[in-house]
Amino acid sequence: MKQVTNPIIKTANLSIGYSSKKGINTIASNLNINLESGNLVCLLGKNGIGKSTLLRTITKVQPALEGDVLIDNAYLETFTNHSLAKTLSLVLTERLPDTSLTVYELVALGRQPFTNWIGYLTTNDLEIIQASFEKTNTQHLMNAKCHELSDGQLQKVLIARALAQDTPIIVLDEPTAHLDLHHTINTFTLLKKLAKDFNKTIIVSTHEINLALQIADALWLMTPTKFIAGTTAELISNNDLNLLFDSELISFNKTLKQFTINHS
Ligand SMILES: Nc1ncnc2c1ncn2[C@@H]1O[C@H](COP(=O)(O)OP(=O)(O)OP(=O)(O)O)[C@@H](O)[C@H]1O
Repeated sequence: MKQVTNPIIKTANLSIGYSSKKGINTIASNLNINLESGNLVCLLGKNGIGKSTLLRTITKVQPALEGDVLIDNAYLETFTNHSLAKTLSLVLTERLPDTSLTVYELVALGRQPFTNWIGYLTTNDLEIIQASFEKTNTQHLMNAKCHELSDGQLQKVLIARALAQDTPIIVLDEPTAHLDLHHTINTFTLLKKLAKDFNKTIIVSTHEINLALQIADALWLMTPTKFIAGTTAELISNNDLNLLFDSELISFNKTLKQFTINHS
């Protein structure tokens, strides 16, 4: 991976995991990440390897066990909730609690870090909200109630809310988990466009490996033994992708640049 001189996200000797009365459960340690802004990063790894734990740690949803996270050269712990909300937005896949909010109201909530205490929306706020609907192609859903949306529609609307929040960094945890192939590709294409055209730094965890290999500017691979960051070409040439699964069922095919089933 080429040298990153001014990373927007940096981790130094970061350990992630859980600490409870029973003890400390370290999920991954010694993570030294340097991420350049304007990149679409896909975070890959098998079920339970620690992708969500990493995303939650670098977004201050849960504390690090050890080490540091820096965003734009500032230590994560120095961010208030308010300043963090202006810096990064988080898109999670969980269904929303039952709410009678309309889609418009939900997306408008993305402006909360910028509005005054009564939530007054300025003309600028309204324009950003409108643009967020347009970029995600969700204008037709504006007046629907959130609980009426399909999983795929909700996912797009949550991305619209993140856009309304207008942060330089957007972090998404498995945003296409419930989407069909068309909507999955549509979502990744949108994320790629946001990174490229608007210089957003986008980190997305996904099990859509073959798609990630084609579209990501950088890949973060979580394997049982190590964390590897690089471009698709670098990871292919270093034979890193076969570390993802210790399975006899599938392997990475260098010619096709895809994982394929091993036929016996
Ligand atoms: N709140 C928690 N307390 C303790 N351990 C947890 C907690 N949440 C997750 N874990 C454990 O941390 C490990 C990593 O989980 P995590 O959800 O980060 O994996 P993941 O890579 O996102 O998995 P998946 O692809 O299945 O979503 C798992 O062993 C899981 O059991």
